[in-house]
Amino acid sequence: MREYFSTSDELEGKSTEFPFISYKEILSATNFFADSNLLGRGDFGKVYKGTMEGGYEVAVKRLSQGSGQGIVEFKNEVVLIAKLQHKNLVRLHGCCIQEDEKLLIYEYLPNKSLDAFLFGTF
Ligand SMILES: Nc1ncnc2c1ncn2[C@@H]1O[C@H](COP(=O)(O)OP(=O)(O)OP(=O)(O)O)[C@@H](O)[C@H]1O
Repeated sequence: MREYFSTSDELEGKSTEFPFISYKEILSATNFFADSNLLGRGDFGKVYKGTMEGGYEVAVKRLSQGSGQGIVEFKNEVVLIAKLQHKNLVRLHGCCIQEDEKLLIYEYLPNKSLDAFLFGTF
């Protein structure tokens, strides 16, 4: 059975739930964080492309282990992202915490730059 990470917004009285996705599912989706699946790197750490069971594609953000960010900070970040969910923003599918590993699982966006959308070069 799936567990959910629940957040609530006291101002708007809304609550949002994100599934905890198992580490095993992430390993299988990203082919054990294969270099060939690396999409890029941001402040948070490396981002990998993954294919979940059922075939949907995701972008997995893997928090750098040396970042010093702890579990409390990570959870706060998930709560903040939950509050920012909007139809025009990339969707967060869930998160995963396994010992030192902290992962955020987003919907995969095909690799087109914002310029391409803004200036119609796609
Ligand atoms: N949802 C996604 N779908 C496809 N590729 C993604 C997705 N999210 C991130 N990426 C890829 O991973 C790279 C790093 O993303 P990330 O959001 O971590 O850093 P960033 O865009 O540089 O911003 P920052 O680190 O300042 O938050 C991006 O440049 C992009 O190539």
